[in-house]
Amino acid sequence: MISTKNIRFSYNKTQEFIFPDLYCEAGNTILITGDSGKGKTTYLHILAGLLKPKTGEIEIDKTNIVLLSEKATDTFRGKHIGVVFQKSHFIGALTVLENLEMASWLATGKKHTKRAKKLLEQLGIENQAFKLPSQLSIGQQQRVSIARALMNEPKVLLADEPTSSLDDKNAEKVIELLTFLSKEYKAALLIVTHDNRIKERFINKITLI
Ligand SMILES: Nc1ncnc2c1ncn2[C@@H]1O[C@H](COP(=O)(O)OP(=O)(O)OP(=O)(O)O)[C@@H](O)[C@H]1O
Repeated sequence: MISTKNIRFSYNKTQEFIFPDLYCEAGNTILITGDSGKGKTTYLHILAGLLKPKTGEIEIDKTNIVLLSEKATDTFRGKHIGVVFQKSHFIGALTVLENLEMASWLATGKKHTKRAKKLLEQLGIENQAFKLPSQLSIGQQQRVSIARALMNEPKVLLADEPTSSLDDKNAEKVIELLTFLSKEYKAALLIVTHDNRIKERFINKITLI
C-alpha cells in the first residue's frame, strides 16, 4: 500500500510542482499520466525516495519515507520499493541472472537464485539467464528490469514509461506481466505513461496538469 498527502517539490525557485494525493492498495494499479514536462518522472522519483519533497507525506506500509534519512531511505527502497526506470541500467559485466541476484544480495545479503529463476520463467526469458544484458533485445531487457524490480518482493512497484520503446505486441505483453506479477507479489503498482495504447486499459488514473 502507498499513499501520499500534500506533496510539493521544486528543482528551483521559478517552478513549483503540487502533486495530487494518491492511494493505491496492494495488487491494484494506478496510471500517472499528463503532458510532457508536467512532472510525471519527477513524481515517480519522489515516490521512490530518490528526490525529497519540500512538504508532504509518503506512507508505504506505515512508514512515512519523507522523514527517513538518506541512508535509511536507500535501505527502505532496496527492501520495499521496486523501480522499472525508463532506461534499464544493468551491470554490463554480469549476466542477466547475476544482475537479479545482485539486486537481492545488495538488499538482503542473500542471492535468492531460485526466486530469480522463477521470475525469469514467469517473464518468459529463462533462456536468456546466462547472457549479458547487452545481448538482449530492448523488450527482453525491459522484462529483466521488471524481474529485477520484483526480486525483493516490494510493497510498491513503480514503472516509468515501461512501454514507450516497445512495439504493440511487446507493450501489451509487458503491461499484462506488470499487472499479473504485481497482483501475485501483492505490490501496489504505479505506472507513469503517456502511451495511449495502455491508457484505456486502466480505470484508476491520475493526470498531472
Ligand atoms: N534535474 C532537474 N533539474 C531541473 N529541472 C528539472 C530536472 N529534471 C526535470 N526538470 C524539469 O522538471 C519538469 C518536469 O520534468 P519531468 O521529467 O518530471 O516531466 P515528465 O512529465 O516526466 O515529462 P516527459 O513526459 O517528457 O518525460 C520539466 O520542465 C523538466 O525540465
